Amino acid sequence: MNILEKIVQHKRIEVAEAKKGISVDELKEKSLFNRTCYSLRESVLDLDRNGIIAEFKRASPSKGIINDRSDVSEIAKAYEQNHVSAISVLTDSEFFKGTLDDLVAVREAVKIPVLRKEFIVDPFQITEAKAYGADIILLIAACLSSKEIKEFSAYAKKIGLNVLLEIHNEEELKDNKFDTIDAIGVNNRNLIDFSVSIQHSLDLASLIPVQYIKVSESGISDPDTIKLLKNEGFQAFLIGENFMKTEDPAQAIQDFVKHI
Ligand SMILES: O=P(O)(O)OC[C@@H](O)[C@@H](O)c1c[nH]c2ccccc12
Repeated sequence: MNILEKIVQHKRIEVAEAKKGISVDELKEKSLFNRTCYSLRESVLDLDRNGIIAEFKRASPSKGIINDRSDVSEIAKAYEQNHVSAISVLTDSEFFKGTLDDLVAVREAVKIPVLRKEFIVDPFQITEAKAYGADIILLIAACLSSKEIKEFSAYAKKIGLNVLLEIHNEEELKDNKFDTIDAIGVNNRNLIDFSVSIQHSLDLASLIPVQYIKVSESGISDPDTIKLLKNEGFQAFLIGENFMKTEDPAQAIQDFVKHI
């Protein structure tokens, strides 16, 4: 079994457990569920913002612990002060050491779109995302059928969330061009062997229809890469490790944005 299959298998068990603890109706009664979400598109197109989707990431299956010292609210505020377009929060605990509490903390700390970075395999997690403060959900094409992507994205839109679809290749793009998707992200990291290449983004850029916000994800560590990706039409850039692995992520984002 590859790592992605392991994560998804574990996720299905976790979701079954979570469902025993709370019902969809109870999730919908939570105060954060009843809220108008910030628009990812508006934030990315806002000229006062820089297109970065900055991620709070404690650990990953490829790197192990990245940062277990930083305070989630402080980092979120530092990201916002440095004009990022959105903040991504890992909520997977088993492989990334994140929690839904992290998501709530970020929601309470900032007034920009927040992405629940999660392996979504069940609509329950979409209701949960809204109930715990997210504005955006991630759907990973490698984990879902085209039918699921269509249905899950329609449900997310229905409850007012923005949808980011993550793809790795042309096939996944071709099969999933739904109008319930707001943004398409090309993951430069292969989720099976963890190899990273910006070339994935460069190769797929021109194939992504203009109706979608174009996002390049993972392995971005050099401001010059942002310039290159912008030239190819990318509007948003998902960056985690480059900030989180430093002694002072708040300082790291400040230094980075000076050069883009
Ligand atoms: O830390 P990086 O290399 O800057 O990458 C951030 C983000 O793109 C990455 O965490 C990610 C992209 N897609 C995912 C799906 C699940 C978990 C994590 C991810």
